[in-house]
This record gives sequence, C-alpha cells and structure tokens, in this order.
Amino acid sequence: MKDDVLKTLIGEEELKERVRELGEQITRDYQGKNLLLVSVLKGSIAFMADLMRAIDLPLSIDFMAVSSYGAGVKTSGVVKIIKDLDIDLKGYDLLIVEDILDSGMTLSYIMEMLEAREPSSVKICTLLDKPERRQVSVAPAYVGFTVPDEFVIGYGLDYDEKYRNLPYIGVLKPEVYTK
Ligand SMILES: O=P(O)(O)OC[C@H]1O[C@H](OP(=O)(O)OP(=O)(O)O)[C@H](O)[C@@H]1O
Ligand code: HPA
Ligand SMILES: [Mg+2]
Repeated sequence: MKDDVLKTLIGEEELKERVRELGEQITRDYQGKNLLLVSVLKGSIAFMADLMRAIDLPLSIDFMAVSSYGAGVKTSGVVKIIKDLDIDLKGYDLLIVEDILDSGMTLSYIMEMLEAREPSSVKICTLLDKPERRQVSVAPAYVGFTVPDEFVIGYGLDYDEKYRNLPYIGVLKPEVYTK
C-alpha cells in the first residue's frame, strides 16, 4: 500500500490539529442552532468520526452514500445516490461533511437535493478543496486544506476502493492508475 504513495501531503498531526480548529469554529458558529451533520459516504468516514468529536454542542448525525468516481481518477459526471438520509430535514441546520471538493459535481448535486427538502439552513464543511479542477461553482463554508491538482488518497479517500485506511493524506503514484 505504502509503495503506491508518491508523497505525504498532510500528516497525521496536521490533520488532527486542523480538525480540532474546525470543530472549535463550528462550535462557535452553531450555538443555539439545531445542528445536523450529514456525512457523505464513503470518503468522509474518517473526517466525520473525528470532526463530530471536536464539536462541543448537542447535534444529530445522518449519512448518505453517493458515488461518481468508481475505479477512475476523473468524475464520471453522473452522481449516483446509493443511500439517502433517514431524517426529515425540516427544522435542522445542516452541515454537509465531505472529504473533498474537486469538480464540484457531487456537492452541487447534493446541495440542490437537500435544499429542496427545506431545512432551516445548509452549509458545507470539506476537509480538502482542489479548486484547480472545478467544473461547477460550489461555495464551502469551512475548508480544512487546499490541495493541488493531484489525485489524493488516505484518511477516507480512495482509489478504486483502496487506501481509505491510510492515516494521512498522500498523493497516489500516477503509475498506479495509468498502468
Ligand atoms: O467534486 P467531485 O468531482 O464530485 O468529487 C468529490 C467526490 O468524489 C469522491 O466520491 P466518490 O464518487 O469517489 O465516492 P466515495 O466517497 O465512496 O469514494 C469524494 O468522496 C467526493 O464525494
Ligand atoms: O483526489 C481525489 N482522491 C480521491 N477521491 C477523489 N474524488 C475526487 N477527487 C479525489
Ligand atoms: Mg472515491
């Protein structure tokens, strides 16, 4: 697994520190609100698990699963809903928790779908932002790190369903997906 990593982009300690800061910021911003964290599976699993414990507020959580990359390093352009939310969103202040904002296809699709259900508010918290690859405009309220135009893996992020369990964010060797 480690042989396929070109370099470490964000180490474990740096991830931990930034998640702690985001948690503090969200704790300040959502005082008195009815916070619902919406985790977008599978990529957000590690970030969600750490972020929710860094927020010192009463909150609810729910999960949806979407997929558009499959076994590739470019979006298929088709966002497939694999699992929808269980909770009725009326009265909740939604914070969508994502691992990465890349082309923007996934988050723009999800935002539109969730706003139509009339929650009190909807905002985005993404661990990583890769602005160079944006195809649709999406404005996240919280961003952990801005990353360059390279395919990243680890801390939940996969290539062809692998590498999600790396404890850091790394760049995948291009030879892994070009061979
Ligand atoms: O901005 P975009 O170009 O849409 O890319 C971002 C999305 O792509 C990845 O999901 P993926 O389809 O790989 O599913 P996964 O989370 O199960 O890996 C990632 O987790 C985001 O949800
Ligand atoms: O760089 C990436 N890595 C893993 N999954 C992704 N989904 C969009 N961009 C990426
Ligand atoms: Mg993926």
